Amino acid sequence: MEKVIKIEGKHKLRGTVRISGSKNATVALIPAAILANGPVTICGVPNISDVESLSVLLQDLGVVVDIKSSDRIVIDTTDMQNKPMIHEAVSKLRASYYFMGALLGKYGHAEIKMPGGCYLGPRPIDLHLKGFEALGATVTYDHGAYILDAKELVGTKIFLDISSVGATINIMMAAVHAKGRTTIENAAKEPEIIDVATLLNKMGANIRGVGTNVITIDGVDELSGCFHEIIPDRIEAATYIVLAAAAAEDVMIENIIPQHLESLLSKLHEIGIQMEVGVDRVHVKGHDGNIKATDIKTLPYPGFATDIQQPLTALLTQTTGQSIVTETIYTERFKHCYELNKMGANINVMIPSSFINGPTPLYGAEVCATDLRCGACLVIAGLIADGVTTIHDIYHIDRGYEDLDGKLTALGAKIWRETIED
Ligand SMILES: CC(=O)N[C@H]1[C@@H](OP(=O)(O)OP(=O)(O)OC[C@H]2O[C@@H](n3ccc(=O)[nH]c3=O)[C@H](O)[C@@H]2O)O[C@H](CO)[C@@H](O)[C@@H]1O
Ligand SMILES: C=C(OP(=O)(O)O)C(=O)O
Repeated sequence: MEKVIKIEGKHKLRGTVRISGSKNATVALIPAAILANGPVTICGVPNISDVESLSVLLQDLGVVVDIKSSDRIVIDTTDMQNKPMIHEAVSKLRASYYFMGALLGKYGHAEIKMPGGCYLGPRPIDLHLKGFEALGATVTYDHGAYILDAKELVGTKIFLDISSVGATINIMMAAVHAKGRTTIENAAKEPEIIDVATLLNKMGANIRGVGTNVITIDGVDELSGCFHEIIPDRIEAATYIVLAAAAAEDVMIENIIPQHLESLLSKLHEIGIQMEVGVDRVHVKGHDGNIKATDIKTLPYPGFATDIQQPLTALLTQTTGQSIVTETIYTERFKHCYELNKMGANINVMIPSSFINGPTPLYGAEVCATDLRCGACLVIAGLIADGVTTIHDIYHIDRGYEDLDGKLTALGAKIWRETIED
């Protein structure tokens, strides 16, 4: 038996949608919280399956996760034990790798099997491991698990060959208790990194320079509990903005930080989407039927986010002319294009680019959410397609979109889940 999402397309969307807390921040903030010796309250936690998997992992370590309300949790490490992390939940998400930095930083020892997450082509973690080694840890790989050990972590200068989000956060967490100063050069600048450093600093860490490409961490002895509110999810926001541009007459997207979305908003203006950008909201007013193709190149923040190119591709099937999307982060991240072609799109993929020829009418078809943002792309395509679209492998979508069906239904979409025979 399999659960699928079904969407009947061509219903015009209207209304207001509220964006949840950022998945990519949350999945780092939760492991970061175990570095504290007192209770950490995190507010704005999205109800997504990645958070459920992390809660399972925390409980496996003896950490108490107290759910105070729908979006507020308290993480208490009083009875925590540093056990090997071999639970099957580790491979359900990418971010389980943050327990490497957090456990190494807290105990000088971590044992954890390979993380999972979306397959976007190879996703090595060599830069994380090199960073831990530079701080004085030994890294061994045995029976499918990484074992990290350090008698003492000592601050040092670490240059990242690639400005990796995960490596920047993981090294930051490992270094919070290291002796002396750690400097991360060519650090990633994504807003989620700033959010994690903000939490760690509230806990008592001494991290400066986040948001630039040089981060310094001066080691401290003790971290304590605190309260933290997660930033809004810029990728969920981007998904609803693109979706509104493609399928709406009038939609307000609330609880966003527009500055996190500048590369997308400027592209949408270029395409011909009518929008008004407020302090914490974007009002999308649709388009006059005359939207133009554009070219996109994904880049580290503040460049165009790789996570947004997939949802945007659904809209680009409706623009006039050829759009070229070039991936510089995950050069194989194009599986959504083959699924869109099953719905009537005309896209050629020549890695590292997709060539989208539009406009093409889309029609309902059986498609597969091969990864999280491919799923988001297919939802948008389903909303503008003629007929009913059936999306398989929706567990990917549930990793990162809180109450997708509820939010879309409130906007007037016809979307529902069905259990079908395998
Ligand atoms: C949980 C989370 O936050 N996930 C995001 C995070 O993933 P993640 O943190 O895994 O992505 P990275 O920023 O690390 O990856 C960027 C690039 O660096 C390469 N690389 C990375 C680490 C490493 O040790 N060696 C190496 O070669 C990757 O293969 C990729 O080509 O950033 C990606 C890029 O913005 C997003 O698509 C993901 O949604
Ligand atoms: C690729 C993504 O997530 P993860 O890194 O968790 O697989 C994503 O959020 O688009």
